[in-house]
Amino acid sequence: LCVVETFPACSLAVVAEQFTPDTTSDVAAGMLIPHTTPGTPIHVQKQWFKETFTYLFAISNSVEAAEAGTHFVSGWQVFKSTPKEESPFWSDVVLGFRPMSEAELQKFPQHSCGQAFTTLKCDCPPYLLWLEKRLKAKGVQMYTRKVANLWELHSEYNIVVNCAGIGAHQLVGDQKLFPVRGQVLKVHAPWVKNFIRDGDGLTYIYPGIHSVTLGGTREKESWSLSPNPNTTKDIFDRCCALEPSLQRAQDIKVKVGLRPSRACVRLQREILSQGGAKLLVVHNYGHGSGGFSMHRGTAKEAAHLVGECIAALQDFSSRAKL
Ligand SMILES: Cc1cc2nc3c(=O)[nH]c(=O)nc-3n(C[C@H](O)[C@H](O)[C@H](O)COP(=O)(O)OP(=O)(O)OC[C@H]3O[C@@H](n4cnc5c(N)ncnc54)[C@H](O)[C@@H]3O)c2cc1C
Ligand SMILES: O=C(O)CCC(=O)C(=O)O
Repeated sequence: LCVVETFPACSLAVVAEQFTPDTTSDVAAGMLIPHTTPGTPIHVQKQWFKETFTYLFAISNSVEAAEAGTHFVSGWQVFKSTPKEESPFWSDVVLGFRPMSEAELQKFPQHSCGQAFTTLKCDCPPYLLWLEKRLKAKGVQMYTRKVANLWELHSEYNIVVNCAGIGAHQLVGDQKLFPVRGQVLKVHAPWVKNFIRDGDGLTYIYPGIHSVTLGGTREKESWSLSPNPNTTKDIFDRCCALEPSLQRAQDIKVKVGLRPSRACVRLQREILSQGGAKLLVVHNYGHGSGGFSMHRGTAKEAAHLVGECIAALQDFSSRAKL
């Protein structure tokens, strides 16, 4: 969407093996709470988050908000012991970040300190459907197809933007990309209005428009997409310890997704060559736990790289004419 908005004269198609509701992004809680990755400078991670926050703020503050599934959500991040950093890098991007008061902490007898703030959240299938609708309105074609090799696309397209998530492990053989399996529960508990995140981010309660997401797990290098019933019980118990009213939650659905994890997002231009032919590629995958938190910022950077590819194509064709 960002590419087509930046270069409206381009003809664009989306080719994907799965669309919503069957992607990793559909499993996500969709909270805007960044994770720090070691391979990208903090000021860049902050810029990506800020751009994403600004973008979703505007949608959440517009008539589109309900259909887009985006909304403001306030709550608490609580800690059993004082965290290393007093304030995370994103504390001045979210709204009203402040230490929790002693009175607020009474809700969490097992925790000694915490932070209160307001952030944004995407309800994932509705947000993805809304993005699809905007793409279609711009004339973008959607094709359901598994791509085994990027060269398959060479005869039809000048530039390929690789947003394959964990699929990039196989598609481009990226050994630095690994899954971090996440199991979550989506439950009906409309009385839960505030988010609660246990400081290490393993246990969380994220209320959305249609359901509350209860998490979770972070299982490095596990490729299994099958829900584990013991894990379901463990997640439920951990969340009930934070929010006892969840004992009465209904309609519990279990979801599993593989976070496409890497030391840094691969946001890079590459020119593939084969027998004299060239294929221009922009990679934009490896968002790990931050696909929603960073998506607009990284998309803007990817669109900028597409602009460089367009300039390179013009350069190749003018040289070919000499
Ligand atoms: C349990 C869980 C909770 C999460 N919660 C949050 C959260 O609250 N906030 C947050 O910011 N992030 C969260 N995340 C992380 C977030 O879900 C990911 O970072 C994000 O979904 C990655 O998006 P993506 O578009 O790169 O990948 P995907 O959503 O997996 O999309 C990749 C697309 O590429 C297609 N594809 C892949 N390979 C091929 C191929 N060979 N040929 C054709 N198509 C292909 C797929 O079919 C799919 O359409 C969570 C993740 C999990 C698992
Ligand atoms: O970590 C969080 O609190 C948000 C959820 C998330 O990003 C995840 O489970 O990967």
